[in-house]
Amino acid sequence: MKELRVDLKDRSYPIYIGASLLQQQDLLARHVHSKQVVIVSNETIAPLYLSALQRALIGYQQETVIIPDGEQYKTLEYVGKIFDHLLEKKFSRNATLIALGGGVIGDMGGFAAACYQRGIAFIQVPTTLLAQVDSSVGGKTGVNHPLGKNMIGAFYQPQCVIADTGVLKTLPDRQLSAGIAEVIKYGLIRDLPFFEWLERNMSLLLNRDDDALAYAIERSCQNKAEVVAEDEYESGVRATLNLGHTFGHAIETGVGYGQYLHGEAVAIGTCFAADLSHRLGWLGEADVARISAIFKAAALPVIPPKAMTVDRYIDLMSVDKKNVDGKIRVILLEALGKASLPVNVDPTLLEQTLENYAG
Ligand SMILES: NC(=O)c1ccc[n+]([C@@H]2O[C@H](COP(=O)([O-])OP(=O)(O)OC[C@H]3O[C@@H](n4cnc5c(N)ncnc54)[C@H](O)[C@@H]3O)[C@@H](O)[C@H]2O)c1
Ligand SMILES: O=C(O)C(=O)C[C@@H](O)[C@H](O)[C@H](O)COP(=O)(O)O
Ligand SMILES: [Zn+2]
Repeated sequence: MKELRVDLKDRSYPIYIGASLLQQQDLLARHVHSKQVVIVSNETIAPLYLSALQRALIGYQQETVIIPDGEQYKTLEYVGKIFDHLLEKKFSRNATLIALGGGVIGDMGGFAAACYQRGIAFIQVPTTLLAQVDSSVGGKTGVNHPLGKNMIGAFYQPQCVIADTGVLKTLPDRQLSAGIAEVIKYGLIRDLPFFEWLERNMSLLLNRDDDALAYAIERSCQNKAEVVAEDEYESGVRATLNLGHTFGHAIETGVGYGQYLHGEAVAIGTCFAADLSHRLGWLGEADVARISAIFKAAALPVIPPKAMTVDRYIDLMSVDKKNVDGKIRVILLEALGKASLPVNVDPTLLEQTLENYAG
């Protein structure tokens, strides 16, 4: 097992990465400081992994809340069902919430933990590649709103992250690729050697080579942990983790949550950002081609949905959380391996990029 650390002084926490961690009672016992434990999961993951987690929690007063499966259920209404259950069972403020699932469950569970009685402890047990390399680390929690992605939420750090790589064996290929989109992001924004490693080893990742997957997960988590430690509340460099997301979130919201997987929307959004970076003279044509090529190699889409018009992009990008005074700001690439901080985009260039891609 590999142990990394998110260094937030007295709120620092470990990221455990390895196989068969779900069954390790001692790991959980280190971080569950209550008799009451509620496990939040969904209808797909619970039949696969809930019993293993429950066996590791023998002796605790255990409750479970099972959410329907899908991005479209990442809503206040379904977080409310977690509150309903906790109150019906009279769970105290010292209870522990365990999020067993992908990013949807992790974001919802973390947000529920942030709000219930003004905050209870929670543990991330990420079960998708995307959640293991990104969403379980860093404390962004929340839900979607019909008018915008992740528009309701809180920064709320977990007690620990338990990334059991064994659970990835049941992850569908499309979901594996979606997680690779966020892995590629780290290479593009701050770790060029990692990007080049990914270019050389993509087939190993897609074939789920254990060593390649473990390395990609560890290096991704290390990248994210460093950024979060430097800028937990996204006043600066943490915004670079949002590369491709201004466009990507607009797509997810615009076509309907769940139509595109988050990682797929991020892949498309990153190609938008690359095009805009080229228009600014920051990226060369060869750089833009390399970015598109690696996403294609990861079996990710690079062509946006035809349904999205330029006006629709602008409308949806105008509520993005990086914006200031209503002005759209996006993360671009100054070079491969070096992201900019949020850039106030020249509306003409933005429209050119959108027209170049939009349906
Ligand atoms: N908080 C953050 O920092 C952060 C970072 C990135 C993404 N996100 C959010 O994460 C969400 C996307 O997360 P995701 O890509 O994990 O999607 P997801 O949570 O929807 O899970 C993907 C699918 O895989 C299934 N699944 C999960 N684990 C499985 C397993 N081990 N075996 C078989 N099936 C499994 C799920 O039931 C679901 O159908 C988005 O809402 C995005 O906004 C948050
Ligand atoms: O942790 C971050 O910061 C990120 O931006 C990680 C992203 O991959 C993730 O999708 C995040 O939820 C997007 O942040 P948001 O603030 O735009 O919702
Ligand atoms: Zn993301």
